[in-house]
Amino acid sequence: MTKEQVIVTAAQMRDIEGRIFAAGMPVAALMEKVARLISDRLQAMIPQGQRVGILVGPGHNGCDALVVARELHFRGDQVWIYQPFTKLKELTSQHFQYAQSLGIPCYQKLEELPSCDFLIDGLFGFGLEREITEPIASAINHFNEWNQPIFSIDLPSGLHTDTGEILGTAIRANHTFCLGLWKQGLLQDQALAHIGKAELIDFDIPLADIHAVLGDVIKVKRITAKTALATLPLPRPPVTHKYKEGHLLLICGSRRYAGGAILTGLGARASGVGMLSIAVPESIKPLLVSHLPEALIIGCPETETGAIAQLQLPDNTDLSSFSAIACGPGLTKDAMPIVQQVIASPVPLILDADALNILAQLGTIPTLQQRQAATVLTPHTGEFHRLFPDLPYTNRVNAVQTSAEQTGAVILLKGARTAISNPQGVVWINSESTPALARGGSGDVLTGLMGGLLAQIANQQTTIEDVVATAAWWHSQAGILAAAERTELGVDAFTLTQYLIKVLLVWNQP
Ligand SMILES: NC(=O)C1=CN([C@@H]2O[C@H](COP(=O)(O)OP(=O)(O)OC[C@H]3O[C@@H](n4cnc5c(N)ncnc54)[C@H](O)[C@@H]3O)[C@@H](O)[C@H]2O)[C@@H](O)CC1
Ligand SMILES: [K+]
Repeated sequence: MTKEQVIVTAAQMRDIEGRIFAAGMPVAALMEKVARLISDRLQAMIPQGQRVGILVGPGHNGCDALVVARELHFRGDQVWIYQPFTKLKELTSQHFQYAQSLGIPCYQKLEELPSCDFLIDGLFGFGLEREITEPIASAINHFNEWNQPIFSIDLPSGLHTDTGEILGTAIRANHTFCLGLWKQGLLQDQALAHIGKAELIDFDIPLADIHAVLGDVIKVKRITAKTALATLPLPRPPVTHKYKEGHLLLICGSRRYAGGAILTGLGARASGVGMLSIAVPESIKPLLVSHLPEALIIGCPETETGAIAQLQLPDNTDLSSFSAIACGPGLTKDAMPIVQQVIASPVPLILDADALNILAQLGTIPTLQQRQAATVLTPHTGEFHRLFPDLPYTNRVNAVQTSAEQTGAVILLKGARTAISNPQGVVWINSESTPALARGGSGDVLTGLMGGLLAQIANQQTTIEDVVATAAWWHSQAGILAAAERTELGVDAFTLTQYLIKVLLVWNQP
């Protein structure tokens, strides 16, 4: 476990901080250390001699900002301070007094503020506990309208540390220096527009204190490149054969949605899976053969509407002969019997797209209780609401945790920051992605990729949730790479499939 992986709530951060202070670290010394680290980063990013406005709140977030103000002042920047509060915490008050003694201009009224080139936001950190009211709310809105880059300390002031909700209003930062450990709110979709680029400032929190507060098993963690790459089936053993490298059955497509089946197949292809079988309605079989010549395409009898009516596997094959099954993209809702059949099978199973809508119709929780093998559900927000209409959703991390606990499945809740939970409530968050992936077909690629990985890893020690997290990371990294080369508009789902292998080349370079 690395600190980059850990995600905490405000209460957990406060407990960790409390242990450090109780062990003898002076509060003021920690403040100096943290603020010096922030100053160093700022000095690397802001040219010397700039006009810098520092927004100071009443607590220790404001205290950080005051130490930064002092450091920038001494290196020759033209610093001013906006501090509109009447009551400050003691240490904050001392630093404010010292800043004034240095002759740094301090203002309480918005109207008096001179212009500046950069703003540093130290109004509130994880101590924000209620909605921001006037006059601070107006001040924040005002700063958001200035067109100066804003650097937020710990988190943009106004965001709820755990849920990422906007408490009245919030600073829209260009850059956020998250202090010590990642705060959960920074990894929630609703906060993203306020965070800008986020970076972790590591101030040497002892691992023992993290474990003392969070336990041995960290319950909410970030997916990192290191953890994702460690789960990939690379390198392959020198002696192997195609069936040893997994046999994936994809069940997807309809006359209406043939493209979804192709994209799912291309995603699976990139996973390197040993054998790929794809069950589709008979009428689209030739199309699939032409796109995926290496796959065994199984043409199935179809309904009048062009959905798969019945799974017709080759002789001597039944569902239990596959290492994993992925079912759903492009199926249409007419394929209900097929979904029921795969749910009854004893094989690791991914359900996506129409299979999720069918599952919702069947009744999510009672239906999944029949499952003997592992199940993965990959809903987007709309599908999640259909699957779990009664679950509160303000906190996506809690929502995905509860859904996994209730169903015994691994749930991947799609979003700008995809969250994955196993049935024990351990959550992985994919912390890097790109809006370029918000496009039809992108989810089909993920399902195929994940299915292919699951099939290869099904017999090994790796847990299903590690596979799911790795697939999510790989998929979004491909999006990031493709967007860097082709812009965020250039990442159609087919193009995305072409970038999956490139991700491995980039990340495996020494
Ligand atoms: N946890 C740690 O290990 C460290 C924390 N530091 C800093 O300390 C911060 C937390 O400090 P605090 O606990 O003092 O909290 P904050 O500085 O986030 O703010 C708390 C203060 O704001 C007031 N307040 C809360 N909500 C308000 C609202 N809606 N309107 C007006 N006032 C409101 C509170 O009464 C309190 O005085 C972190 O975010 C970080 O910046 C770092 O400097 C040092 C290391
Ligand atoms: K802040």
